[in-house]
Amino acid sequence: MITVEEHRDAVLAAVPRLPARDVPLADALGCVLAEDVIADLAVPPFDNSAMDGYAVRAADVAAASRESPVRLRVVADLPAGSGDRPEVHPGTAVRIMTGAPVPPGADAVVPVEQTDQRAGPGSGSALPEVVEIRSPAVPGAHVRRAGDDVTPGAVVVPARIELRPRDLSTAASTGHGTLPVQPRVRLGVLSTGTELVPPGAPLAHGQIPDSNSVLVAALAETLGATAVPLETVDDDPATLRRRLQESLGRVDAIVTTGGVSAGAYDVVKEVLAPLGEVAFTAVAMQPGKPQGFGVLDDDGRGVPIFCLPGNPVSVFVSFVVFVEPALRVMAGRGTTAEPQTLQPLLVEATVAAGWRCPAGRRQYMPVVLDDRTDDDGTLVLLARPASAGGSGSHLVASLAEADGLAIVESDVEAVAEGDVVTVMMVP
Ligand SMILES: Nc1nc2c(c(=O)[nH]1)N[C@H]1C(S)=C(S)[C@@H](COP(=O)(O)OP(=O)(O)OC[C@H]3O[C@@H](n4cnc5c(N)ncnc54)[C@H](O)[C@@H]3O)O[C@H]1N2
Ligand code: MOO
Repeated sequence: MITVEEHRDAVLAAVPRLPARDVPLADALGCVLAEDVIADLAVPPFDNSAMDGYAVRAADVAAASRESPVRLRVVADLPAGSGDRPEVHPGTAVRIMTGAPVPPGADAVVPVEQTDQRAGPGSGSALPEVVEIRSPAVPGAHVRRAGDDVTPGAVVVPARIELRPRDLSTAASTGHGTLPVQPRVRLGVLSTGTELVPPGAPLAHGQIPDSNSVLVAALAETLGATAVPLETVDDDPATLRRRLQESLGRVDAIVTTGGVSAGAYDVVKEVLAPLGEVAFTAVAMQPGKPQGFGVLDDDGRGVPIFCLPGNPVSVFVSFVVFVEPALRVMAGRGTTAEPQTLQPLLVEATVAAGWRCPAGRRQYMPVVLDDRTDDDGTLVLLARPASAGGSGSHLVASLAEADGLAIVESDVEAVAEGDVVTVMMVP
């Protein structure tokens, strides 16, 4: 048997970072940005009005008040989006809407509420011949200047961050329709097993619902990858071989579940072991002992394949321990050169109800975390097994209860109430 670290290191050394490419903004959310975003446009791109009202020459209305309003001739109407440039001469005004370009000659905007005109659509929509200005304006009043926020050439989003909704808005407003990113990893999801039927379908004797496909696809999506369902295959080598060949071109990595241990029908091992690209190993962990990993060749492109054991809790543990960091590397989110970028969140917890541990294998025990406040005010995190059945790798239904996986080293035979354990927080 090899250790978890040995297997994980071998996996991480073999998985490639996907090449960066340009994607539309709508597809870039959550992706790692490959290069700085540089503003092509100023924000705002032109001087424009901050208010619905009248563009004026400030000097014309410097003395305006409710008692002695200034009357200006209205020479044009400027809704937002208008490309017109009507000149505002002394004694005139242009009706203007929020966001419309300030016309030449004007240097201030008077909000409609400070005029004799009615605010709002409907009766207020007809363009008046004359507007009465009832309060003064200083130069620049209610004018948003070009470049107030950003000028062209500025770095507006730095490379390497995971793109958030507001980064995409920044990119759009500075002139970008696409961004160079590490693309989402397309993860092929393939369950094997003649006993499997789709979730919700009626079961004949000996059949079980295929929960692994749902689990792996949802984990992939949760971690920012795109799940590509490759459908469930029976324990038939020819079908599996064909399915893998058909699928290789449309995925960046593959997770299979089942068929990797010592059974007479362990189809994944039967098909992939002889090719030599995928190694099948026993890893000193529970659950998740039998593991297959390799890199398949797709016309010179390496497609990592993770062959996880079929037991559902084994799938979950194997995914978070091996597949998740590999996906992080492939998507540019982490690198082995900066190990902290691949570390899960670990917390310490006090055991509230003990359990037994397998000899010679590191245990990953699904646990529920509760908290207790001691008399002195200290907050204590408490861990107890998520399933009354303990750590069996078939105890899939209680996984929903778990907050984390308690990690117990291979030389520990039992964990007792009051012991302190490290818990890996899980998605
Ligand atoms: N003689 C030995 N038998 C087993 C060994 C061993 O070392 N020697 N290892 C055991 C361990 S540990 C594990 S883990 C499993 C792994 O087995 P496989 O990867 O070959 O998986 P299967 O036999 O196909 O399935 C195991 C189990 O999981 C259920 N399963 C499979 N796929 C799904 C799915 N998509 N959704 C829900 N449940 C699934 C399947 O019905 C089995 O009950 O081997 C042990 N045996
Ligand atoms: O290693 Mo298996 O995953 O114990 O059940």
